[in-house]
Amino acid sequence: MSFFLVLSAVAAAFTSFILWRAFKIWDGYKRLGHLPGFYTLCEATTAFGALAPSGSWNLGLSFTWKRKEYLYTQYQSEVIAIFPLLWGNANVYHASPEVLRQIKGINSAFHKSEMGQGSMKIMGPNVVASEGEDWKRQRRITTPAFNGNSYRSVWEESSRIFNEMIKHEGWATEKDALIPDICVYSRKFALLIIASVGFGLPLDWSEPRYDAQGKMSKEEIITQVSMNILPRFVLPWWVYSVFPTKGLRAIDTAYKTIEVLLRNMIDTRADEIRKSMSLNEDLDHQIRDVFGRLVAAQIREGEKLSLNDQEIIGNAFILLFAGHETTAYTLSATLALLALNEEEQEIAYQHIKKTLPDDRLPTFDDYDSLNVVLACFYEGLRMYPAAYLTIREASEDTRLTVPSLKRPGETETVTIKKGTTIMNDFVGMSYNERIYPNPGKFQPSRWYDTNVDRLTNFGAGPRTCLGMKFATTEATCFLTLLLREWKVEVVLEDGQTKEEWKTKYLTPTLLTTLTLDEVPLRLVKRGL
Ligand code: HEM
Repeated sequence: MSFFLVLSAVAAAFTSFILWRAFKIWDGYKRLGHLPGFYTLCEATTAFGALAPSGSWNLGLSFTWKRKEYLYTQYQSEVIAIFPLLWGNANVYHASPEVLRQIKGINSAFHKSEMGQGSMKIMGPNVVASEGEDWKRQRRITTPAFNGNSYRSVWEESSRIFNEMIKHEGWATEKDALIPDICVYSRKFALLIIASVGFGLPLDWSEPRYDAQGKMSKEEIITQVSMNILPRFVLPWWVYSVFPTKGLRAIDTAYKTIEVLLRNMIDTRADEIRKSMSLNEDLDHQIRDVFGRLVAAQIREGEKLSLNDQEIIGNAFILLFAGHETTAYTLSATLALLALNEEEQEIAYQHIKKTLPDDRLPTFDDYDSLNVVLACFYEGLRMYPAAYLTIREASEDTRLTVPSLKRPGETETVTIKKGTTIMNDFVGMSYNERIYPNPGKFQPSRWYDTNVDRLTNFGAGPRTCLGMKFATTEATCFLTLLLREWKVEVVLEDGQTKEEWKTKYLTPTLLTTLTLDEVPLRLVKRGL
């Protein structure tokens, strides 16, 4: 009897699932059947689709990278639809900067989709994940923290931390240095900058990741937090006690510790700011870090107009995350591409020598003149778009004007129904041959005219990346200091070609951001 009951329950559940999926497929086809595209089993950005191993049955998050040469051209369309049979909704993917600008423009009928934002909110509401009036308030408060003075601090800190790195790693006295994985250094560099300029928390390059008692350093806590956003978001709280593996314990400890750390920082900074206010000191001059400015705004304007504690924590988390991984992986990719393309590296080196004659040290005032170095970073970002996907949802039926691939020079109109999710595929845009002829070629000269309006990898419209100049300042400083002293080379194994090296080390994994796993490089001192 009980067996019969169980069997009936399983049959009922199975039938409901089939009916539910049949409805989803019908609904997807009704909304998007007019677009070219394909069927698959799971939608890539669902938790299941993202975390399950990829293969013929599951696209996996990295599919836009793996299919970048043909995902859109095979359909002769820059807008396609993907219809999942077993899991997830039918969505639109596009590879067109023109479409991106329509979607992200002022008064656009697209808003950030809940689906893309969940993992960004794990520590509290923030400017990246909020919408409408909430977003306007958070953007108004965070924007002034990104100004000329903070970029000057970014440059000065980048220069200081770069020198600390060279000294601590013992490279200053070496003719050449073998670096097993440049990402380890670029991540640490970017993290120390954001900790210092973003939080007024100067961390020491030489501090070990764990102390003698096995306690994590602040750097390790931040690294664990930002590298484990997806598992933290997806795994239920009880997993950490039921399966206390070393990895899961590290994630749990890091998240709990950072929350306490940030709360203590809010209290300490609030006390300092109140004291300064009572002494009538000039706060704007005194507080130079982003975090301090958020706390000061709360005290001056009150929580209603400003941010509450949880929002300060949410924004602090997002700055730590957005402010370091993206820049770090782009820097690693740029260095690897410069190592692979020696002529381009030589052009950048000659440009640095010309801009900084007599081996003068660069300062922030040289930033605009170092446009060739910046162009290398932009091209690295184009080829390895750290923010590889952003997700929007249509609030109403909307018509998009799409450049036609079938009839070059003409446009087509595509209707997107209310409630449809659209994926802004930055890999697709970066490798769009119509925009970037020969897209697989590293060609920094595409950006010499510094017409950054063409560069969509920092987003578009009112929600363009708030940290763009922050990132380009630290990157330009780092690259200038490195390339003027060192030639960067790839480390080839016996018989390995550069192309094989590229395939082995420069094939990224697409998770919360586009990441590189291990990039071995050699630095060879110039002028010896
Ligand atoms: C190479 C480095 C970076 C890349 C490629 C990048 C890319 C992006 C992109 C594409 C967006 C738009 C997201 C969307 O429309 O949904 C964005 C937003 C944002 N980024 Fe960045 N970013 C970088 C560095 C930084 C840094 C260094 C910071 C802070 C220090 C930062 C802070 C932010 C913030 C706060 C937003 C949200 C803006 C808003 O919604 O109003 N980013 N970023």
